[in-house]
This record gives sequence, C-alpha cells and structure tokens, in this order.
Amino acid sequence: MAFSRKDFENGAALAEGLAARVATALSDAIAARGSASIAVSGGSTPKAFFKVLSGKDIAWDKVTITLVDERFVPADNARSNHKLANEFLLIGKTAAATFVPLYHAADTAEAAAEIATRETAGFSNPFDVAILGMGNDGHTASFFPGGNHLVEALDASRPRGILTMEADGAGEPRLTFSFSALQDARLLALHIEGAEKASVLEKALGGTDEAEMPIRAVLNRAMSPVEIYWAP
Ligand SMILES: O=C(O)[C@H](O)[C@@H](O)[C@H](O)[C@H](O)COP(=O)(O)O
Repeated sequence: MAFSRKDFENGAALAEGLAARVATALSDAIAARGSASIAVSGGSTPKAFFKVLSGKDIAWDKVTITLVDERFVPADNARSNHKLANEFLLIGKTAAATFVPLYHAADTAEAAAEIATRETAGFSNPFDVAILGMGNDGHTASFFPGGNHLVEALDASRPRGILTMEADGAGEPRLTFSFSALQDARLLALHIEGAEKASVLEKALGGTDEAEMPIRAVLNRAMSPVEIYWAP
C-alpha cells in the first residue's frame, strides 16, 4: 500500500497543483519517449483541474488523451465523459492533443469495448498519467460494488483493455479500463474533494474487502505509488 496524500486549501489550489504535476509528467514523457498518454476520469470533480490543465503550454500535439471510463452513451449525451472532456479539457492549447474515445456506436457495449481495446492498445502500456476519481460508494473508474464484471476488472493478471460494467449505482452500462491497464501508470493520481470523500477514503484505507470498496484494489495493489490529491 504505497500512497502519498497532498491536501490543498481549496479546489482551485488543488487544480493548480495537480495540473502542474500532470503537465510536468507529460513533458517528461515526451522528452524521454517522444510522446505521452493520459487517461482522465469523468464526473463532476475534475472540471477545474481540466480547465487549468488545458492552459498548460506543453507539446499537446504529442499527447494522446483518453478516458478511464465512459458511460455507454454518445458524445452529445449529457452523461457522456467525452462531452465533459470536450467542454472542459479539449479546449485552448489542449485541443491540439489526440483524443481517443471509449464510446463507439456499436450494437452492444461489449462490441464497443472490443473496438476501444484495439484503439487504445498502442498508448496504454503503461499510461504516462492516469487520473482516478472516487465515488462515495468507494468505486473508482467503473469498478462499482456489485458490478457484473468486477472480479474480472480487478484481476491484475487480466490482459489490459476495456471491459463493460453494469451495476446498480452505475446508471447506463459502462466502458472501463481494467485495473491491469491503470495500476502501473507512471503517474497514478486519485483526485477527490470534500469531507464525505475524505471519510470514504479513510474507510477504504481501513479495510481490504475490494468487493465492498473497489478503490481498495488501487490503494492496496497498484504497482505504482498512488498520489492522492484532496481539497475540502
Ligand atoms: O464516469 C465517472 O463517473 C467517473 O469516471 C467516476 O469514476 C468518477 O470519478 C466518480 O464517480 C466520482 O465522480 P464525481 O467526481 O462526480 O464525484
């Protein structure tokens, strides 16, 4: 269980700190290997971080951006994480980056997951950066308690890729990178905000049952140290 925690006085300060850390990690990756990759989470928390990151002056044309997970809805749907990225991240300088979506207008979520696995294989082994969020139920990515593919999703020996997930708390069927594809990101960050999520984190750190709180797989088994970013 290797993690560090950085607490900030507010969300704006966290956004500045995390965006600076990510911009440096991406630039270092470009300097070392000529390109960089980042997987970001959706939800409501990342908006301020996305906006600050979009203003960073790095070689975005050498960066590939994708999503940690996605709802099985098209990019014009209010629930879409692609839509969220379009509105808050893929703006300004970051518009020069290559964005690879997870959703595809396939007949089934499973067919879309197969396409997304193929389309992301070339830049996710490992990711340079993966930014995770956490729900109050202890999910991260689309690793939801009770998820129909949760065991497979958390299996570190499973081949990297995208799998589908359905669960009571998930809404639509989800498309999610597997734990095996996320847990060795060169920079693995968990971005959470608010008092309730701080207490959810404490509960997660106090136990080992990953079916109860799937975030525990990341906190307890990730190969990379987890950098936790928190603000009130
Ligand atoms: O598609 C999603 O919703 C996210 O990827 C998910 O894992 C998110 O990070 C948590 O649900 C936290 O969401 P909030 O930031 O809205 O609390």
